[in-house]
Amino acid sequence: YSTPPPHLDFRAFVSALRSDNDLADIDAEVDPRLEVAAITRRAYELQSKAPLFNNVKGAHDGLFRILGASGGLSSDPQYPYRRLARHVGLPPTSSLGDFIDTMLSAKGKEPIPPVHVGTGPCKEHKLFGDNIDLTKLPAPLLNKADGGNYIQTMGINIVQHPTKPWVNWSIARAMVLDKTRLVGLIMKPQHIARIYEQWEESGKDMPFAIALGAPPIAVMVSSMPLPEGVTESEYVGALCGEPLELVKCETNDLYVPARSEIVIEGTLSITERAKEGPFGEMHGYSFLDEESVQPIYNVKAITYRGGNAILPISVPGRATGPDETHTLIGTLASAEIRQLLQENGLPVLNVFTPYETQVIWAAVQIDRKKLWTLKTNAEDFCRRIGDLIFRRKCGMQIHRLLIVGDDIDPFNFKDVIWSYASRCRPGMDEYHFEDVAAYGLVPYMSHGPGTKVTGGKVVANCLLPHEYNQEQLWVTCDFENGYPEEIKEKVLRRWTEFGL
Ligand SMILES: CC1=C(C(=O)O)[C@@H]2CC(C)(C)c3c(C)c(C)cc4c3N2[C@@]12C(=O)NC(=O)N=C2N4C[C@H](O)[C@H](O)[C@H](O)COP(=O)(O)O
Ligand SMILES: [K+]
Ligand SMILES: [Mn+2]
Repeated sequence: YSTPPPHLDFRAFVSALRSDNDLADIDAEVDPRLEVAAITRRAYELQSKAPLFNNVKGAHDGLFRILGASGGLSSDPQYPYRRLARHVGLPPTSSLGDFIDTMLSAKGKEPIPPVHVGTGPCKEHKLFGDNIDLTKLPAPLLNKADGGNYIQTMGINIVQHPTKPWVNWSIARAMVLDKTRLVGLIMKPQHIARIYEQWEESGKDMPFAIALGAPPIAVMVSSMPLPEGVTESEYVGALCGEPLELVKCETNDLYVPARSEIVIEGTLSITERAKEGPFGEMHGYSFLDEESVQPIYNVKAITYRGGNAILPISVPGRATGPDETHTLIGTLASAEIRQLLQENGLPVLNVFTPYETQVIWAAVQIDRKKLWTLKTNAEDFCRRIGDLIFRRKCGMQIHRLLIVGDDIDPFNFKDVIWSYASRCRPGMDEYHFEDVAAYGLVPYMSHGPGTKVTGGKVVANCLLPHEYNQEQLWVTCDFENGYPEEIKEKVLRRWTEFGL
């Protein structure tokens, strides 16, 4: 059969990274205990090639190779977002704006439900019963403070609402607990937690599947905070303009992408819980006192692709070189926030969560000419935006919003911080929200001075009062804006002649 494009087949995605010269094949034996993760973490921080560990110590029977940094920035400074572009079939020259536009391009389109096929690559090998021993798999230890080996950091957690036709795909971490059990974070208000609550009420354990090495575009949509009730696989279909091919699980009625590398299936207990973590999380901290007690995943089957299946991993941490918890979670939340604001008629051009803020802040870029027509002021405008975003799930991970003008590029942190530093007057230009749901993982919430699950959010107005109703009263003093075109052309023409 013809090989699908990289955004629909993880192995084709790996080959594409290799042909992009953005993959390092590591055939020497590497230890899944910390060594694999340390290499991956440094690969993020140096924006090097994605490491593919073809010889993982302890791997056997085709389980497994490990790919790190699948969503990191690419090693070619000319194409920093090429690895993200490959996830969604965009050209290597794509910008983050192009990526966000693409992820929103199916909004308003008819969903395209997946099709069910009889079999697929993920069915080439099957393990049941005593053949399942998770402690014998080379599941990686990702950080020296982690409380377990996190086998699930880049797979899709698939769960179905017990009564409604809603199948949710998301990413939620899980670590090996023992031979046949995992334990993982099930955090409100995430959809996996909402659906889990329904199963608790029904009195039955929740069937689950974790599809690792799933089609890259499906991983992107799984990391996107689509509205409640939306079946992610149908949004993927609408994005692709064609249905995704799924196969049925062996031990429950869930369906998984046929081309997945590894599928772990079973039931999430509504009674058994265990200690989970500590875990190096998306803000760059691993708190040693993390008392996370979470539901237990009882594994009933593992199926996997031949030819040495590949386990993708994410090693969250400081975004000095962003990892998937920044490039996916931040960028995709930005997309949904932009959608929400534009749907509510606000003059918003783009939204982005700067990596330098560990995707805790989001810059909201305003079309100032359109702003004038609203005949509004900073207080009303900022409160309206805060009320929309801070009271919706897509805004849950954001604690500071920066309202910036269209002279500011939200994807350029130097622009964003210049306008925040110079136009947002402390004590008058920040509008606080203490009655909204907080993001509990943010260190100043989980280990801060105040409340833990509410508040700590703010909208910073980075527009001067006159920008709300007239042209800016200043010339920006930089090369781009401070000089007439003919001077700039003359300077550029003579630049090398001057030996500058
Ligand atoms: C917060 C999360 C993580 C953490 O920081 O530890 C952990 C790290 C890993 C696994 C690497 C990770 C990666 C690599 C990516 C890309 C996303 C996440 C995670 N993990 C967490 C998790 O364990 N629990 C959680 O509730 N949400 C997580 N998200 C974010 C969600 O996937 C996202 O919010 C989706 O939108 C949710 O889907 P819906 O509910 O909207 O359908
Ligand atoms: K999702
Ligand atoms: Mn969802």
